[in-house]
Amino acid sequence: MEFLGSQPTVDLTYADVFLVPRRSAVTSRLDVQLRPEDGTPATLPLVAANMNSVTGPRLAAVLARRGGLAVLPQDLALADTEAAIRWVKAQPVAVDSPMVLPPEATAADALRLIPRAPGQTVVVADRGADASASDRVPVAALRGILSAERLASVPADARLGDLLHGAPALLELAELEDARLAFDRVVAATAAGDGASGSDGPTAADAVGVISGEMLVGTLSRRSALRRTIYAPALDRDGRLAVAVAVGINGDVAGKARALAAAGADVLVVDTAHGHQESMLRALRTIGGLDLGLPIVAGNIVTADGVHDLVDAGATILKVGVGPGAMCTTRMMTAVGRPQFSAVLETASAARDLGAHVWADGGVRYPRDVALALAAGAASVMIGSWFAGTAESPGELLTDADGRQYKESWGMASTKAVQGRFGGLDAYELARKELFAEGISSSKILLDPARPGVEDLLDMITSGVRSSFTYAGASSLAEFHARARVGLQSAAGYEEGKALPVSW
Ligand SMILES: NC(=O)C1=CN([C@@H]2O[C@H](COP(=O)(O)OP(=O)(O)OC[C@H]3O[C@@H](n4cnc5c(N)ncnc54)[C@H](OP(=O)(O)O)[C@@H]3O)[C@@H](O)[C@H]2O)C=CC1
Ligand SMILES: Nc1nc2c(ncn2[C@@H]2O[C@H](COP(=O)(O)O)[C@@H](O)[C@H]2O)c(=O)[nH]1
Ligand SMILES: [K+]
Repeated sequence: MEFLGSQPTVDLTYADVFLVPRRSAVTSRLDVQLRPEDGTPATLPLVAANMNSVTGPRLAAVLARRGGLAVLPQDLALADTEAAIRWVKAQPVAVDSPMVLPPEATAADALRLIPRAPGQTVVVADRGADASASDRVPVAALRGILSAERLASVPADARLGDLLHGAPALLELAELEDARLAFDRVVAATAAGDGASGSDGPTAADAVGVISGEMLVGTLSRRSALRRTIYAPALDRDGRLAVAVAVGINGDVAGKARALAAAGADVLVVDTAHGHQESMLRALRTIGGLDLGLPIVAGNIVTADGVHDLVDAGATILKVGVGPGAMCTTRMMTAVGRPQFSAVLETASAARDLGAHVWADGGVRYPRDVALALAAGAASVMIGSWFAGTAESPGELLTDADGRQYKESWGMASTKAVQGRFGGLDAYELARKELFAEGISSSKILLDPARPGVEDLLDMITSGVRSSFTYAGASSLAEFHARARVGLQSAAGYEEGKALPVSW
């Protein structure tokens, strides 16, 4: 990356800078390769943050299916984390996980799980003898598939079983191997339902059920079929969806790291607020000594010194960012941190010299911020709050007084998170921990009605970033790092770039 003009002497954040277009030989945005090449199985440079309000197994599976990575938070009990990893690994790669409800459930029950948006569906199936294994559906138990649009058009207390008319469209998993042909098959199979899509078409949804032998494997909507032609999944050695897991720096670090690796974690993220501290270096050396053969991410840091020490202790990827996060009060509480663009620029350059990589963590609100983090040298970009406001994040889908759908989010260093994390301690120890809150405990993150799912956000972010690459004349991340030319702008310059929803 180079600056337009002389190298600035103050630290900068994303809003301070812009990318300058340059002569390009890349003729199509679809020719751009976004793979981070950081030693992880990711094929997209996007990571979901290890926050309880952001990453759970559902979001992790959806993100990995499109090539990103999600980091399960360190606050979960080990048994719950192991169960979450097992669940992700059991999900289908080529088709969507079915969202299964019994015929007695109501439209309101379904709309608490999925947003009212195209491509979102629920599968209606009779409960088996083992009601807990509800996402393992024998074809014989399958009653139908309902779209979110259809569910939103009926009374909230309508029973799903009463809304089904005719059998759902089904395709065999083996017929869908070729992504391009699969798209045509889904369109053909769902076309029969068009025009009757509210009521009695055979599908009443723009998705098909996908079966293998006697079992339902998942569903495939037209939109998912299209995405399969554009994205490549992030997979482990056995061809299952990949997932990362966070580990703290205190307690039995070795035991936890070993257990997570044995459970199938593909990347370990050793995470604490102040990553450049002795306890972190000790934890990294301990994990390094286990020879797990996994990429080890460590942070958070914002300096080249931090890079040297953490790489020396065994990290292969550095998590960079102190204070830019939307839930984060660290800068206002402590004055500590660093404007994120400069933090990424300095650490990425230091990491490159050591053969290591950087994940830019926090403060991303627009696709442009992702492009700028990559231009500064990041291999991947970590997103928290933005992904919290999606159907797939772990929180309950709530509706406010104006009818807008939202989810609650909170910081991992907030009083709420500290109470959850240290709830097992005695009252004195918990009270001492609560003194140091550095995050907000409750925030309302609205779902974008046009992009309510995490894949909708991926579509928007990756299309913006693909376009950034071609403006810079780059067809890969390495070329983008080399060719990006960055200028400084005033607050008025930043403001000029925004669209105007109403006239002036
Ligand atoms: N990126 C960011 O800007 C920040 C991110 N976070 C996130 O919040 C989560 C919780 O992290 P964390 O608060 O570190 O809790 P952890 O449970 O990871 O523990 C942190 C450990 O480091 C010690 N410590 C020493 N100095 C500090 C310091 N200045 N800040 C925090 N701990 C310190 C603590 O001891 P003692 O409690 O006795 O001081 C404790 O032993 C993590 O996911 C982290 O990434 C939190 C803050 C900032
Ligand atoms: N200082 C704090 N930082 C926090 C807290 N919870 C999370 N985080 C950091 O934010 C990023 C995500 O940033 P976002 O802008 O995308 O939301 C996350 O990965 C952490 O590094 C907190 O309570 N305090
Ligand atoms: K902040």
